Amino acid sequence: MYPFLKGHGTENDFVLLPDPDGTVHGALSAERVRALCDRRAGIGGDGVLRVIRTAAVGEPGVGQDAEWFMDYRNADGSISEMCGNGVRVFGRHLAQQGLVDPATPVPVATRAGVKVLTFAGGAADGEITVDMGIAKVLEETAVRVGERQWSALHVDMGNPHAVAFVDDLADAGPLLDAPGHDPAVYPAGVNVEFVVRRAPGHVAMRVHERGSGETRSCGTGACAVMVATALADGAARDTAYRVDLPGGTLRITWTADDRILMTGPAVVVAEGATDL
Ligand SMILES: N[C@@H](CCC[C@H](N)C(=O)O)C(=O)O
Repeated sequence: MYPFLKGHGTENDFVLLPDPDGTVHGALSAERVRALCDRRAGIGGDGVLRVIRTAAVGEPGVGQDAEWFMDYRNADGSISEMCGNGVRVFGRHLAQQGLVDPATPVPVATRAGVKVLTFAGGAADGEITVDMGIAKVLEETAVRVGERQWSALHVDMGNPHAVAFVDDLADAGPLLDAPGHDPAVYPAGVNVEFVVRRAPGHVAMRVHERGSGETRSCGTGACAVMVATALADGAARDTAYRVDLPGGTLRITWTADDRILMTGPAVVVAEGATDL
């Protein structure tokens, strides 16, 4: 049996696998990730977060600038560079276990570089702000659902996003399949966000995540949406937006020095042991 925890950030939910020294799990196969994330036969989740020290990772490109590494997998077993909701849940777990000090900024290594977490009030249960780094705004492209097509902006938050403004969030339908996209723009697939404006500085979105399907929230997606909206509003940098998702609300700030900060909740709801 292996220890696990279950947590979520704005209802983007994860199975956490503590493996501090890399001795519990060895290589985490795609098959095991799928079994853990299965909502009927497994624990259920949009993804898996393996909690491992950088010193134990042994993966090219993972530096040792942070003590802890978020080894993130999508529910289908594929690897992604980064998960914005996941890194808050990861930080919550570390703080609650006394593995980091929430009174000081907490660096976490990811495949998209080191992200620094700040806990409100320096408390282990405080709301968490993540410095998500610099957004890369790339080309205009298009996404499709059935017969419908929308223009979309390619925003890279360490992982790839296509942000499409729609008239109504219902326009994309039930999103059972991945929206169509240009494989030349996104050779490794894409996370697709559909956005509507609610008020100045306030948007709402749905997301279809690469490797997980439609989810209740996506942190990197919310950042990509904020960047696309701020640019469309001519309000880029030194500005903040509220982003509503089916599973909750995130606050995204684009700082004067070009960094994207994401603030939101993170909760660990259960822990146990599994032989999956
Ligand atoms: N839900 C995440 C993003 C997870 C990775 C994504 N599905 C991908 O493949 O890039 C978030 O909160 O950012």
